[in-house]
Amino acid sequence: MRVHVWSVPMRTRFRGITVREGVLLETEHGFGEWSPFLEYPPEVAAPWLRCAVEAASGDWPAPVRDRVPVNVTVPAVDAERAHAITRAGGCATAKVKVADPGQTLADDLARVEAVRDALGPDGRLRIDVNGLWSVDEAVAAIPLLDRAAGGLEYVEQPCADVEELALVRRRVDVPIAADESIRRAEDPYRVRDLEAADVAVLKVQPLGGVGACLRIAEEIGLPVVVSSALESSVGIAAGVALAAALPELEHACGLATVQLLTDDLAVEPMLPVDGFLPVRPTPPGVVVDPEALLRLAATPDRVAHWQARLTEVAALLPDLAPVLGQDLS
Ligand SMILES: O=C(O)CCC(=O)c1ccccc1C(=O)O
Ligand SMILES: [Mg+2]
Repeated sequence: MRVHVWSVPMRTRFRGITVREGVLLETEHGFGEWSPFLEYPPEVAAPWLRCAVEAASGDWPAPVRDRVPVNVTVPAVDAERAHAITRAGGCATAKVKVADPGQTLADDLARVEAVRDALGPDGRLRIDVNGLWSVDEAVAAIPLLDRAAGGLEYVEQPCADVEELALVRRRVDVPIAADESIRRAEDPYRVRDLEAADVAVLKVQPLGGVGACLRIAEEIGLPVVVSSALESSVGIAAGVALAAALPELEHACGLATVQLLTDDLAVEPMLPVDGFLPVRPTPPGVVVDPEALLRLAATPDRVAHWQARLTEVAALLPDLAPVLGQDLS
């Protein structure tokens, strides 16, 4: 097992992040990305490590499709930039961030209108609130945004709690997707039991990997959207592997986020072509560029930080010791 620590500046601040950092694990079978957000404690970062080890071990289910439809992700930028990002994305589906602190509903309405204009009438438009509304705010804002959008495909995580999602879902006509409400292994079943969502957003790192997500998808009984956690192409490939293995895929996935980074680790970055990401055969899957590993190598203090973090989190997952080994440097 080899460990490479990397650091890539973001093009646009996203989720308050300006630099994305992480680790590539390398085995004789391939690479896996471990990039839990910096503030996550060890218990939260542990399933992310399972996902990386699964990828580096080449343990992915067989694909049933050779390409995956994706949405362009539109950050909470002004209407003019949102229009340009949507056009440049070349996707039939757009996901627009709304409810950004410091902006108004009028800003969101203008952005959503501009994105519809750029998509054309046949495109699908979804919004992501990242849990920032109260139930009453959601119930008031969703019909207005639905009208400005010329119809919304769904609203992702309008409120923070799963109970609130269930309440909003009963008071609006637009479908609801659960994202942050599905982060730990037990969460999907709560969403299902409360009938809190129409769509489940699954992210492979927080949920412990492709195999774990495939089982959740089977059991939850909802259409699934596979989404990224702002990974490099190596991590995105794990999301694509899940999306490629799902028996049904009704909605575009949120995996077109490599363009939010200024650089990438792969020889051929996982960028959409005509709104689709290709499913790369495994092995070799995504080919890591040795020059990129050098170019994006983290500074010694960040390498030390990630090595210490990896050692701490690996200690929580003793069953992975045969793969991770003793020397995590
Ligand atoms: O779904 C997408 O289009 C991109 C992924 C994305 O939005 C995201 C990426 C990192 C952290 C949170 C989120 C989110 O969906 O809120
Ligand atoms: Mg989301």
